[in-house]
Amino acid sequence: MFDKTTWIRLPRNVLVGHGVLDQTVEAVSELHLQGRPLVVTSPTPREVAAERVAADFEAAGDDPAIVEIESASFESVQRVIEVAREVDAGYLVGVGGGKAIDIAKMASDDLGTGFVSVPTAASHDGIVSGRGSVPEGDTRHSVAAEPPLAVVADTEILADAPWRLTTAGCADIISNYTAVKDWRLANRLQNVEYSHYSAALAEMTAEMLVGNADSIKQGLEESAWVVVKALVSSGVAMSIAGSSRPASGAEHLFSHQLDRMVPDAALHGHQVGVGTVVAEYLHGGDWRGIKQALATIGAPTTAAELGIEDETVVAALTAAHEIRDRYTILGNGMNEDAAIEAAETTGVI
Ligand SMILES: NC(=O)C1=CN([C@@H]2O[C@H](COP(=O)(O)OP(=O)(O)OC[C@H]3O[C@@H](n4cnc5c(N)ncnc54)[C@H](OP(=O)(O)O)[C@@H]3O)[C@@H](O)[C@H]2O)C=CC1
Ligand SMILES: O=C(CO)COP(=O)(O)O
Ligand SMILES: [Zn+2]
Repeated sequence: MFDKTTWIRLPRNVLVGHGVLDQTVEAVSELHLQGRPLVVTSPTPREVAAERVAADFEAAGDDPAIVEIESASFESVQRVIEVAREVDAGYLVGVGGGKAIDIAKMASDDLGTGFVSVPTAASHDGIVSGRGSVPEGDTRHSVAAEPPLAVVADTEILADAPWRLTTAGCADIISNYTAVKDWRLANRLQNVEYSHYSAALAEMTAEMLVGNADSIKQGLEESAWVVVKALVSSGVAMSIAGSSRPASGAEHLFSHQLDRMVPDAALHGHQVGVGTVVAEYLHGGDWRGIKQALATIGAPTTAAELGIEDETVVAALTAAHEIRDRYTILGNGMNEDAAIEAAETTGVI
């Protein structure tokens, strides 16, 4: 008997463009949500966008509440849950970078309410995905969570955000190349479930970004548009897969290991980009092309540019396979000599 089931959860409304922040209330009203909105934000995004969003809800008679978090932690998730209960929130609106959005995502998952994602930085594909990532103990990788009901990505705001956040988003997309190679390898060697549709979408997204690398430039709103659309596609690929496989392979294991060893040393996407250069080399692929694309965009390609010691990068490469049960080109791990050889050959150290 055929007994396969696929349940793909996707956002219903995705708005990307100049000034769409002003359409947040309209995008939400189409979702027929009940109750008060609770806007979840962090200090800078509050000034940049969240106060405006709250004022628009107020003007529409929706009686919004607002909560500001400082750190990406389970304490923050807990605080948002408590505030949501106190104010009897019907749904959450995450306004900010990955931190505010992930806290809103994880809290709404626990509360059983929906949430809306309003990114102020195009820094990684978590801003649209059904994956939540909040550090807990030694765990750094994402876990399944409900995706946003709607995404409102205002390119005017995203283009104005620090450029390094956008280059991190670009590198997170470019990492789909090696993530998909690892996924295919795991499918062949370990019979890991694989989706051709999801893999094709993730690869195409990376290819389009690399193909447009020359035109992705600081200060150009169109660049923010290209990057955020790619982040949406990457999020959709993960939703189709029902896992982060199409967007996370060995390069992400390396980045998560760096997060364990030197927390907050560099942005997620930047670490992942450097990991992609090494992983592509291990796959025997065009690592020079990937390195060139990252450099063209202005993303780091070396340990020094990440601001991380060479020895730490080598140690992270040798321990990355221990991050989670995910088969990749790292297999049962690299030894130190192999890690040094790969990092030196690719010019990462
Ligand atoms: N769900 C997933 O799949 C993934 C989730 N993550 C998570 O996302 C988080 C990292 O996301 P990231 O976006 O890099 O980090 P943050 O949300 O911390 O944002 C980075 C910095 O940019 C500031 N900022 C945000 N928007 C603007 C803006 N428009 N103008 C000026 N400054 C701005 C923030 O200010 P302020 O400090 O005031 O907030 C912060 O200082 C981590 O918690 C990580 O675990 C990472 C990868 C994947
Ligand atoms: O960052 C992600 C995809 O870009 C999520 O991947 P992880 O599941 O490895 O955290
Ligand atoms: Zn990522």
